[in-house]
Order: sequence, then C-alpha cells, then structure tokens
Amino acid sequence: MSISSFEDRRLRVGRAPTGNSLTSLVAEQIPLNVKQRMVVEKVLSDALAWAEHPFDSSRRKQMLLCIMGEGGTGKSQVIKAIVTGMDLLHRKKEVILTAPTGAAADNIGGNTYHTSLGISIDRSRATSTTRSRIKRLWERKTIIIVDEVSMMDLTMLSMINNHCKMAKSLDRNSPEFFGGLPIVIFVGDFFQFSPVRGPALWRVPRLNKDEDEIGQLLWHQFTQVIILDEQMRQTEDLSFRDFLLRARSGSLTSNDLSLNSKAITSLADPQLEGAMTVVKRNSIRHMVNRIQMEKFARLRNQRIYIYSAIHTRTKSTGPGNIRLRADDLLQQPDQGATIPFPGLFLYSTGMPAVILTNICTALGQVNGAAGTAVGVVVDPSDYKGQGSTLASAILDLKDDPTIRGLDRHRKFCSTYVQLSRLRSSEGLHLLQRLDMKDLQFEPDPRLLSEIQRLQELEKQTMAAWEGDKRREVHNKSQADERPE
Ligand SMILES: Nc1ncnc2c1ncn2[C@@H]1O[C@H](COP(=O)(O)OP(=O)(O)OP(=O)(O)O)[C@@H](O)[C@H]1O
Repeated sequence: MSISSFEDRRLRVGRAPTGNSLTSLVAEQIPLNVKQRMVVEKVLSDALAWAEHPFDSSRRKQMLLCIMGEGGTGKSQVIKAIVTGMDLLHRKKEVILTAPTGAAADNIGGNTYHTSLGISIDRSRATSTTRSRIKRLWERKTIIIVDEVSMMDLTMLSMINNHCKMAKSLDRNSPEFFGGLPIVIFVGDFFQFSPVRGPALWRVPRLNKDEDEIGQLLWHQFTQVIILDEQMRQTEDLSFRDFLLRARSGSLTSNDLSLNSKAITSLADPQLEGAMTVVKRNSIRHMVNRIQMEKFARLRNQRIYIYSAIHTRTKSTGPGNIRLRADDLLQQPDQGATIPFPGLFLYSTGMPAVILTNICTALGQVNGAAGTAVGVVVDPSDYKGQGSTLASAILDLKDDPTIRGLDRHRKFCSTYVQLSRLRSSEGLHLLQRLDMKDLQFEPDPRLLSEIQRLQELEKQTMAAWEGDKRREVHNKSQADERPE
C-alpha cells in the first residue's frame, strides 16, 4: 500500500462519513469478512457518534465489547482495521493497543498493559512520576483494545480498571468502568494460553481474594460479544483445518497419529531451512540451539563465538565462582533455575534470534521479538508463539510429565497454540514421534460452559446491532428527505 493511496482514501472520507462508508474504505486496504466487517463498522460508527463528546456519559453508551474466535479467524485483522479507520479520521491517537506480554503487544503494534498503565510487574502502587506520564499518555485516549485476554487474570482486570480511572483522573471509587473510556475491547481465545499467575477470566475467583471478585464482576460487564468463526489462516488446507478443530475440542483419535509421518529425522535436513522450532523445555532448547548454530555457521563458513553468560532470569542455586572449561559447559544441559553455574551464549554473525526481555517497548525490542544477529536460533518457549502465523515449524508436542505446574488444560492449550500457528500441514514437522497419550488433553469443562454463555451473548449482540443499524438507516433517510 502506498502512502498516496492512503491519502487518497482519506480524501474520500468526506464531510459526513458513516460507519459503513468508513469501513468500506478500510476494507480496500484490509480485507474483511462479514463478521469482521460488522464489528469494525459498529466500532467506527460509535466513534463517529460521540466524536464531539466522548466523556459525556449522558449522551453515549459505553461499549464493553469482547471479540473472541479460534486462532486464525482474523482477530488481529479486526484490530488493524479499527486502527486504520480511526487513522482515516485523523483520530488514530485516540486508540491505545495493549496486551499482557511484550510479544503479544508487538504483534499488534502496541505496548504491554503494564507499560501503558504504569502497572509494575510486582503490582505495587505507581509512583507519582509514573502517574503523570500515564495521565499525559491517556489525555486523548477514547478506545482501549486489549489483545490476548486469555492471558489476563481476574486480579489484573481489576487493576486495569483502577489504573484506567487513575489515567483519566477519576476517583478510585468512581462507578465508571475503565475510567469512562467510551470503548473498551477485549480480544482473544480462551483455548489459547492462560495467565501465569491468577485465575483466567472464565475461572472462579480465588477464596478471600476481593480483587478476583471485582475482576469477575468487571468481566461480566462485557455483554457485547462477537465470536469470529471463519478460518482465515488455514484456508488452503481443509483437512489440516479439520484436524485443528479436533485438537481444539479435545477429540483427536488414534487416526490422528498419522501425524507421526511428520516427525523429523534430523534437524540438518535441508527442507527444514527457515522452520522455527518451538519447544517446551530449556534442555531441549539448548540442544536444538547448538545443532542449529553449528549448521548455520558451517553453511556460511563462519566462526561460532562462545561466551559464558549469566542467567539473569533465573536464580542460580549453586556457588557462583566455579571455574569450568568451555568443553565442560557445552556438555551441560541448560535446565533453567537449577543450574549451578553460568550459562553459555553462542554467537555467529547474522544468526536469527529472539529477545528474551523487554529492552525498549517503544522500539519493539520486547520479550519474544524476532530479529537477526542478537541471540540464538529457535523460539525458546511456546508462550512466545501465540499470535503469530508460521509457514513452517518444528513442534515439540510430546507430553513431558516432569514439567511441573502445568495442569491438563494448560497442556491442551500448549498443543493447540503450537498447531494453530501453521497455515497448512505441509509446513508442520514434529521434533519427536507422538503416542496417543500426547494428544489426549481436553479443555476444562468450566471453559466450555463459559463459551456457551458467550455464544448466548453473541446472539443478543447481533440482534441489538442489527436493530441499531436499521434505526440509523431510517433516521438518515428521514434527515435526507427533510427540506433544508
Ligand atoms: N478477511 C481476511 N481476508 C484475508 N486474509 C485474512 C482476513 N482476516 C485475516 N486474514 C489473514 O489470516 C491470518 C490470520 O489472521 P489473524 O492473525 O488476524 O488471526 P487471529 O484470530 O488474530 O489469530 P491468533 O488467535 O492466532 O492470533 C493472517 O495471515 C491474516 O492476514
């Protein structure tokens, strides 16, 4: 898309755009299917309706909208389209895009909600400097979009609500939700990763945790729901799409073990060039990284430089002054928190890499961002894959019962998220052969009842939106007929 074509569309917005006319202009740049279009049109027509008085709650209804949909149904596409529509109106600055992790935020060109709202990682109170920075940032904001809400916990939702009030200079006890922002949009898929800390939005609050209770109360205010259901990622490979649907409903059968034909025999296979490897354990990551690094350097006739490195993200349990030879270190599996000695950093010029910490969110240097020549070759954890689309990948779907803290639901999510990144089965490769027990994880039954509740809300939302649209068309035609 050239700038001039965007400017040309801007000129075509005219003096009195409607949600419909604006969405048509957006769709020239960002294709939208029927449901995607319906959502974009509704959001843009609301934004047009209260443009002059966004914070006067007596003249507009607050929209608390939840956009759900399985991986690849085009949720990120809807986010892009809303932002583009606001950009056409010269109102892009009113939109704030956030997500629970740096990688997820980077995927939509936003920031983590921690950064955007001044929520510290330990969830302590914001300092006065942070408060003034946030207030400045939020001065003109009217729309917040939070992506990947499956990773948000109930307490965090309550905190986001409080911090939005602070950002909009409202009292903590104000009854306004989310600082009275006219539009709050949550986007995600609960079949993908759950929060690391507290209960997901669909789970029951923890006992004696008031913040969880408030979080649940807030979640239940999201009564406008749209569930995108047209698969836009796996459009070319229908049998892979069916396989994914079985994976999503936890109904894979022994026939699906035919997947084992995708098991790789060697990471050095030339047809795996460019395929990302997604693994669950650091020890496997370490091994894969070394093999890929050697392959990379050999192909380019380059040296590999080996640096001893400190694991800044883990607590070293052993003495820090052990002297080890590089050869000894190379034999050590990198087991995360239990390693008693420094780690190793292998470097070869131009190697593909993934950043493991948030360095500068404004520049997209966030945990999970991919680049070249600054790290090691594989994606080190399945959490970082969420939100991306891959043409080719080597997946580690083998269940590892020794990984602690992962319940069956999380294992189910891990398998589904890894598989659903791919466009087709052609690009799918397995790191290890599977047994039936590796495929037998199911979604939590409580999630299934939440999905039913959301489906019911979707029916009501669609009926209400259709009514609104009929009224809008009727009012417009009456206004057009009225003499000047
Ligand atoms: N209406 C559309 N027409 C053509 N392609 C589309 C459309 N909507 C989405 N896509 C493409 O389909 C793929 C998946 O879309 P997107 O990433 O928006 O899905 P998602 O629901 O956000 O997925 P996930 O939950 O995995 O993050 C992308 O490559 C996107 O460009």
